[in-house]
Amino acid sequence: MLQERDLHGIYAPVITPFLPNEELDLDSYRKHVQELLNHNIHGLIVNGTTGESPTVSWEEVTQLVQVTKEVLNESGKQLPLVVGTGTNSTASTVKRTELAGELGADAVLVVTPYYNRPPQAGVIEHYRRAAQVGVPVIAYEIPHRTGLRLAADTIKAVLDLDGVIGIKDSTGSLDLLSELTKGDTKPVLCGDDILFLSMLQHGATGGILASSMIQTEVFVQVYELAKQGEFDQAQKTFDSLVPMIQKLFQESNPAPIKWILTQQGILSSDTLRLPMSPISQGLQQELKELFPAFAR
Ligand SMILES: O=C(O)C1=N[C@H](C(=O)O)C[C@H](O)C1
Repeated sequence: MLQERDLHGIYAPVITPFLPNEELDLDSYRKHVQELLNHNIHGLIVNGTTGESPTVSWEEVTQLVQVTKEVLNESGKQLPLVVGTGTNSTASTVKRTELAGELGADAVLVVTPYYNRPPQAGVIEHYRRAAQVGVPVIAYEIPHRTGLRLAADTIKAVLDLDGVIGIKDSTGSLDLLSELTKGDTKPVLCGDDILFLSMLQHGATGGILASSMIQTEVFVQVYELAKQGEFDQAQKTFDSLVPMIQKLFQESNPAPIKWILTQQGILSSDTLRLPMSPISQGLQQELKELFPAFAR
């Protein structure tokens, strides 16, 4: 199980590859995970936002976790494996967290309940019930997707719960992190790629970054440099990633990443399940200019 003191580094919220008929493509998935391990990623998140959790069934999550574990075993690497189990129903979040524990997840990622806009006290109770399952919980605050912004005091109360080991901060600013780091806080992971280095400078212990699945080794370098306090070099290295990060979020994540991984031959297809759909011709052209190797 993942412990608070080990919650650091770069976690890849892995892609869920689909065949053109929208069935799960486990061969591509295997290659994708192997590639991330080859480039020294620090941890893996299955069934995150980038893994298209809204359109992936629990049976499919189970298959993805099993293949991830096989690839990890084959590689001989022992990386934390985190599974996204949060929904906007406490009962189903608890059930999925139990199932993730049975599958061998080291921790679960539980998003703030979306769409139903519960009161802050209800959100704290939601996290309490999830944490009581006994699998370490990473809270996930992403107001622009959930439609609900948690107050800093609510987040502190969630982080105070036994069994909650940290938080993924996708609030899009440094405000929450600055508030949390005024005192002792459990680990905060950056969930907003463009803020990665700034958040490391302000006390984040790592990131869950969709863009780290392209140029993984450069993200790892930024993290290592920042950890050693070499911020000037970290900034220069991070600056080289900024144009790519901007393009990856120009259209809905993970469509641009799926397109790139397909160009790289890692995925067999850039298929997404509706209502998500592949990137525009315009963005394809821009990405070809950014990555000349893809231009054909
Ligand atoms: O899947 C994730 O976890 C991430 N989701 C964010 C989003 O798509 O909003 C972005 C972040 O890079 C990781």
